[in-house]
Amino acid sequence: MLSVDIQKRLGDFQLQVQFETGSSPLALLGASGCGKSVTLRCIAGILRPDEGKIILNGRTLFDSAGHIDLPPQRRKVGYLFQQYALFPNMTVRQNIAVAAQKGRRKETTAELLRRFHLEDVAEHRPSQISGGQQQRTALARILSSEPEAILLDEPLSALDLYLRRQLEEELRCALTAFSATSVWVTHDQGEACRSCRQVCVMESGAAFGARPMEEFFADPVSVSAARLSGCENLVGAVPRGTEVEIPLWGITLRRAAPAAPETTALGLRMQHLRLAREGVENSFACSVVQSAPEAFSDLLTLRPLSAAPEAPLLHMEAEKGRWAAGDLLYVSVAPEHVLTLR
Ligand SMILES: Nc1ncnc2c1ncn2[C@@H]1O[C@H](COP(=O)(O)OP(=O)(O)OP(=O)(O)O)[C@@H](O)[C@H]1O
Repeated sequence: MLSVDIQKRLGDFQLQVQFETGSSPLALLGASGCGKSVTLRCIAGILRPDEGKIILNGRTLFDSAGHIDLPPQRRKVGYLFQQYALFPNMTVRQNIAVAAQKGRRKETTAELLRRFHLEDVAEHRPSQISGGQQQRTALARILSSEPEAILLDEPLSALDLYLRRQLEEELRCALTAFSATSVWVTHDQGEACRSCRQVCVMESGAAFGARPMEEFFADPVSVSAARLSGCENLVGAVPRGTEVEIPLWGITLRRAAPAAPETTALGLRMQHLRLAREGVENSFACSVVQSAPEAFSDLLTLRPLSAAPEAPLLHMEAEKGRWAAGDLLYVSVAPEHVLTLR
């Protein structure tokens, strides 16, 4: 169990982070520059928070009031950087062995080389192995130090899409086998969703608590969290009981439950929009502004017919080649998929 409650000021940037996480991976999700790496560096002991506490499995790693600040090497926290940070002049075996406990070094290294399928490249240097092998070596090196928590800082960001998917799966398996605390920093909601059951959303230096991943997608709560969750269509809205009025689009949509009085915006996910017939519940007419070809579908940009000139346009995916600019169509959304946000 990792419990973090810290504050840190860096120039104009103010960090205030609070979350707890147990044995399933936690995604720390936030836009670029929101403070994800600073948070990990504070947990790892590379940066010192101004105030607060960090507790791992009952051990206090940092406590400003109690003047406790364990050095990184005593925290039992493994930190996987974006660029793996392997020692270039050491072999794969040496890179892993260097972090292992004295006395068990040989056995631990042999076991990790086997587990991560690195035996064939054990005597190679990092420059002589693939990106995937480098990642596995970095992870094996972290595990060789027998950490109680692993922090992953956008571990896949430097890779192309194919390798990324492959390594993401490997990393997921390794973390499942690790079955202790891990925090996975990303700004990719897909990566977060596939690999973690809990998510802590970070916005402009602030993060308050973790939520189950399904809950986050079903009800992102704020506009910025909805954006991070991949919601493509966001527009100002006014709550009216179980309906929401969208003045900029000149329409009203029904919701499955009453909208919170603090609602200021509405979110519609592309995958929840359907082509509909006139008169169907929650349907509205749109004109096609643009149809942009994707590999296996078209991305339609739509303008609701009663929209104000400054209104945001709507995006949805459609069958390839079916629609062109100027066409008129009806779009509908089920009441349970009308997201209200503040
Ligand atoms: N050592 C430092 N001194 C001053 N400001 C810093 C320092 N390190 C980070 N910052 C600032 O803190 C903010 C958060 O940076 P951080 O690297 O944590 O963002 P991030 O969410 O990890 O972004 P990205 O996804 O782009 O990696 C940024 O505004 C950054 O400029």
